[in-house]
Amino acid sequence: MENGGERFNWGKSLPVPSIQEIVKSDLHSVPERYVHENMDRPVISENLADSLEIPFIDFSSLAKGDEDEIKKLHLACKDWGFFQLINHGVKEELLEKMKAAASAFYELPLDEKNKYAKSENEIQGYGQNFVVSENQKLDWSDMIYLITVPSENRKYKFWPLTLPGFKETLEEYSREMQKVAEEIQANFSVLMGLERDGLKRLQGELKQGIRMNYYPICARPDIVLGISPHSDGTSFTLLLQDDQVTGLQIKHKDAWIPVKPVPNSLVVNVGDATEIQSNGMYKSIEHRGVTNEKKPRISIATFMFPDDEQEIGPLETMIDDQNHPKLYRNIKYVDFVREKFSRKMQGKSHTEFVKLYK
Ligand SMILES: O=C(O)CCC(=O)C(=O)O
Ligand SMILES: [Fe+2]
Repeated sequence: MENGGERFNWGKSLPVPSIQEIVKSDLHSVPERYVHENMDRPVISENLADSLEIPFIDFSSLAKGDEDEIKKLHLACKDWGFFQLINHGVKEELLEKMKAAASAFYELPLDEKNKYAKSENEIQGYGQNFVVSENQKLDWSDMIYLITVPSENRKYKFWPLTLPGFKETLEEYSREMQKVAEEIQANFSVLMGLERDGLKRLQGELKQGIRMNYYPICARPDIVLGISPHSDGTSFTLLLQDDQVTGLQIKHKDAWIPVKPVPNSLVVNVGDATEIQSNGMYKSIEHRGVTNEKKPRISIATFMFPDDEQEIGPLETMIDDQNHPKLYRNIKYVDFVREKFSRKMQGKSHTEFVKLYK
């Protein structure tokens, strides 16, 4: 393989201070680097925002092959790009343990967390990604990102192994997410005109990375962003969020819609790779995170993606020259991800270069 033969050599990001520490030392400070320009501030459009909810999809029905549920999944991916996955079979106890493990990590003193700090040339570890210039506005969050599947590519130096139970919990959670993801991948295959194992045969086992986000409280939630608008460069993402605090918003018909937490559910969103493979039938939807003055928030995103060496492009089954011409060019997945990591997060701008028509 190119670039030193190392997998997940996806890019770099400049070091930034921990916003959790900044807030700890001064609850009221909002440093200039975090204050977004007027047009980017998180004003919520009043009209739709409070009345709409993303669709619910019942995983157990999907797993039984229920045709109505598969149709619902199709509509959810087409019209929303986001859904709440319920009855996924992952035990509540494990979800709670995973959230507690992430929370325990962030409770460690900074010196301890810094033992797992990412270097500038890495995307794994504790810190931030997508920071490409000293002038860029920063997001009001800290994160730790770990590649979890395939297990031989794990870099344990970034895992807080001294934290009791962390490794076991993350490993169990990773296995459970992989099972859920396989079923979703099988359903996506069918919806894109393949056999249930079509995508798996085409691109092998899905790979997985887990990102634990920490959003401290903020004295001015109206002028900062927890995470800037972006779409995920994944096949799809499974998000576990805090039951108590709403922070995620998605762009739906030009309005920002808050995704209210549903206990024990996973928020699933279509990523860029699925948008490309489905030739635009499903869209990776822009989303962002907002902060609040009262409670910190933790979210755990499980990213599912193809292998670095996999070529992704619109599936043959999704192209027909008359009605559905090919909208995206084929690209090796690693080249797509490197483009994403070379930019700041800015909506879907990182996907422009694969579009055949602009
Ligand atoms: O915290 C959230 O709700 C969203 C996180 C997210 O979009 C991401 O990590 O890609
Ligand atoms: Fe995201």
